[in-house]
Amino acid sequence: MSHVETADMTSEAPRYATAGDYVQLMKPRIMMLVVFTGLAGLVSAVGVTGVSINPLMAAIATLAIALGSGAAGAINMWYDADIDAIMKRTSTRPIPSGAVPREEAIALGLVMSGVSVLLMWLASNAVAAALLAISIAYYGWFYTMLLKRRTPQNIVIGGAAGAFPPVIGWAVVTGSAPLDAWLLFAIIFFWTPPHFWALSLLAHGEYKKANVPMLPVTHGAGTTRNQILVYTLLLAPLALAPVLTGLGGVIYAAAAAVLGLVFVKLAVDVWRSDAGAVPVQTEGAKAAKRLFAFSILYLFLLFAALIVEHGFGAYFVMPGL
Ligand code: HEM
Ligand SMILES: CC(C)=CCC/C(C)=C/CC/C(C)=C/COP(=O)(O)OP(=O)(O)O
Repeated sequence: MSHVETADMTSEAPRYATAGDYVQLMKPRIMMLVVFTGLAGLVSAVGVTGVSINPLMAAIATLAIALGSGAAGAINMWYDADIDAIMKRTSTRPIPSGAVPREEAIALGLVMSGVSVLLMWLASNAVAAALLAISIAYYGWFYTMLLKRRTPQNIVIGGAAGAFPPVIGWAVVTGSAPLDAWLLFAIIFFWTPPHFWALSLLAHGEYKKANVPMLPVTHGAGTTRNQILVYTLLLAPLALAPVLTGLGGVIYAAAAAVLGLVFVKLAVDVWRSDAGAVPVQTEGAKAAKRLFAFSILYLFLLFAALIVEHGFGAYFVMPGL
């Protein structure tokens, strides 16, 4: 019998679902950053190549990325309902709280996956649609079903799922994925471990309870702090690579340099601290929280710099003009 059919995954009695429950099912806050990085890829492609794109098509393609991200989130919630019910942070999610039946979540996830890929194909091209389908499968199936419960490298390998959006955005414009697009992919790929492991240092007790082999559970807090620092030290210079290819100009270069220095400083603070070693509020726990919060701001501002630089809107062709 599969994992899916065994456990009772609701921690509370069923209750009526609200619209908010369906929104939560799609992991909306993560969706926002996914869409933003996708949009940055799209705008950068327009700026770098000079290829113009119909704004309506750009809007539909962006909507398709949002739908795809939401679909993958719903599939993840469907599969992970058993462990989400065990962990405090996730126990109030729509499935463990009894608001949304699991069958409904998977049905919604699958239908939305299909709609998003089709929409992407119609609005742009087969390459962008294929990349979107790959990223949904990568997060919904490869990370969630194969990696998450098996290996402490789950989020390193699985993190690639969240790195696809700028490549998708780029492909929407050009129908291809050149080096510049993969540089943006690499930035998110190296950003994911410090982003997640900072939080996992605070939540390792929960992951242990749910039997999820996150790095602090399997290798301890010290190794996790070391790994956070290693990935951050790789990320900071890597984020400057777009300046060498011409993708990033002065604004981007300044943003990448300053944000990189702050990220490294906060990662060093965590590295030198006792974060994760002591299960109570300590200076180390505060440092890990600061790093986690900054990681989100980092990615947002870095990609915002690209959008600003490539003059959001300046190259768009208005329909009929
Ligand atoms: C394997 C990769 C990733 C893992 C394991 C991961 C894990 C997490 C976790 C556990 C949280 C905390 C949520 C909470 O406090 O309830 C979080 C928050 C967040 N993550 Fe990630 N994340 C990953 C990749 C990404 C990516 C690719 C993005 C977007 C580009 C992203 C954006 C965010 C945002 C915006 C938040 C804050 C909003 C929130 O708390 O829901 N994450 N992430
Ligand atoms: C364009 C497109 C389809 C993008 C989808 C990619 C996507 C949403 C990636 C995010 C990865 C992510 C948030 C993992 C969370 O881990 P988790 O699920 O283990 O976290 P949890 O413990 O909060 O459930």
